[in-house]
Amino acid sequence: MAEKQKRKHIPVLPWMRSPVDVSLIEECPLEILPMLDHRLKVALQNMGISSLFPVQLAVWQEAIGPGSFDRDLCINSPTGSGKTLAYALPIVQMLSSRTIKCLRALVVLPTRDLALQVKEVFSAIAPAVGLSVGLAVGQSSIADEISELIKRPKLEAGICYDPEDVLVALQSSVDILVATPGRLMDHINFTKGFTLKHLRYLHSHTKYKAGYVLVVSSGSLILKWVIDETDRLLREAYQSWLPTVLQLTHADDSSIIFPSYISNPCSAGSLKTIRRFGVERGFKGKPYPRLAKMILSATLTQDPGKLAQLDLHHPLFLTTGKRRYKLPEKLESYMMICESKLKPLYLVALLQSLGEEKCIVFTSSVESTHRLCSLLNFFEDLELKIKEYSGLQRQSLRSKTLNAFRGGEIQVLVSSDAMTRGMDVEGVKNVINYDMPAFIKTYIHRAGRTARAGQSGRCFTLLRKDEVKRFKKLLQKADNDSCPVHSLPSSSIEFLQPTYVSALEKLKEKVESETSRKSTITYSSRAGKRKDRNSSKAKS
Ligand SMILES: Nc1ncnc2c1ncn2[C@@H]1O[C@H](COP(=O)(O)OP(=O)(O)OP(=O)(O)O)[C@@H](O)[C@H]1O
Repeated sequence: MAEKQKRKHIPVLPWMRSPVDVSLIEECPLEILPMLDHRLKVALQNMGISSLFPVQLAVWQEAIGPGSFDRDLCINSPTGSGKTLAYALPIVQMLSSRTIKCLRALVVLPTRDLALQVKEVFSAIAPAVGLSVGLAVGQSSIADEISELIKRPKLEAGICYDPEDVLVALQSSVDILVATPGRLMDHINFTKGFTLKHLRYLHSHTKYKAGYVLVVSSGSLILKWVIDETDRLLREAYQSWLPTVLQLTHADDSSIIFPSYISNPCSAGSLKTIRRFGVERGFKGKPYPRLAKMILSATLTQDPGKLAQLDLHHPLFLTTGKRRYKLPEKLESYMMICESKLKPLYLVALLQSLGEEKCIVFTSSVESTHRLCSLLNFFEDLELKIKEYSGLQRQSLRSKTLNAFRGGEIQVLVSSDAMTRGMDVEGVKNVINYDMPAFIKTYIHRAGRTARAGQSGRCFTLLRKDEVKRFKKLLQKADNDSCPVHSLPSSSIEFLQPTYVSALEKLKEKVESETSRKSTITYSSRAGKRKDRNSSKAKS
């Protein structure tokens, strides 16, 4: 049986069977990090960073160091281990030698809040080497976004310009773009002057071979694409943005035509060097310069079919430790066993015992997130600021809630799964699984909102008796399966009973009023449509 389990964990793909083990790598002080641009060192120090985490050093060695991005990188590294800077720093250093401003790095993330988070990391380091970072997430109007991303030539009054010439003169205002898939596709399809095509040309100017980064994620674009949160972005097809972008950045001999403004012959020379390298290293049949890819996740897929979509080039696998799934070093996991109908009481008692520590409570759906959050707010004894964060809400409300949680004005966030992948909020001490996660990947991403960057944290899972066996089996898939029972004094539960009864009453009223409001809205919108149809019939 154990043998069978073991065999099941051996990856199918041969290149995944002999990985670089990141757990054998030590943190590296910035002072001794080879080839680090001094300006970036200062920027990192201003962020409070004095050394690179192991995964960051491992990627640096492959991208900037002796590895020189000869191979695409697939990186499996625990939540909170610093994957964002692991791809952002090498990308920024590589682009720092650029001479012409042009879009050369594209980072795609599944949600706006994640995109804002990643943009902040790039914005903390990129300006130090003269690079600008843009954002395309739908936070502002498309017109405002376009004016941020595209530089228009200054036209003089009274002169008649050929529209074709004006179009050719449009240039990117940003070197690195952080985007969500929907807005990215809008710009690809409709924004004049927005192009991914120039990426490869411009990269031929840099002294590094691998010029393009596509960061997907949760990810970067160039002759390198960094793909973080890969499994999520691959699963959610997102308007087929990935094949579109891959196609637009695919180098092929016939497409390598230098724009007229590149008159320096050495640019072509460096491109040739890149191609020769490829041939020398035996990567025949691959177009050069190639799109180098970085793929990062805490639960990297090993599915050959999914990885095939990325068309990886001679990939190198970097992982942490021997097991496929690794939880953060300082995470403590606990089970809380209770009857189904008493779950809310256990949750309230637990929250009370945790005081004002920042907590995220996960539920299994957007509906139960809404109900649970309302119920908690009806417990008058619970003197905590509690808000919901879910896909049911408008984006602007979600971002407002997240900022308040970051700022400490909210102590408890009740959340559904989808919204929290990759989210980095300082000071989250506890994660509570109100509903048992169905998969180990879900447990890892939920629990990973705490115990980040080497800090300690706790994850509590509320379980019915009949769920315990299944939960223990699920945890065995991760390296740290120790999960003691956390108990609360029964008096603290009994004490809450009367408040619970009145909170349930209030919840019932709220649900009823929300349901009737919804049906009124649906009815009036249907009635409105019927009226429109009738009046247009009457007119005709
Ligand atoms: N070298 C470093 N020194 C100190 N703090 C760091 C360093 N690198 C990253 N951090 C901090 O660690 C935290 C986690 O980083 P990040 O969000 O990149 O993790 P992650 O591995 O992408 O996590 P997840 O898988 O959950 O997305 C962030 O708050 C970041 O500022």
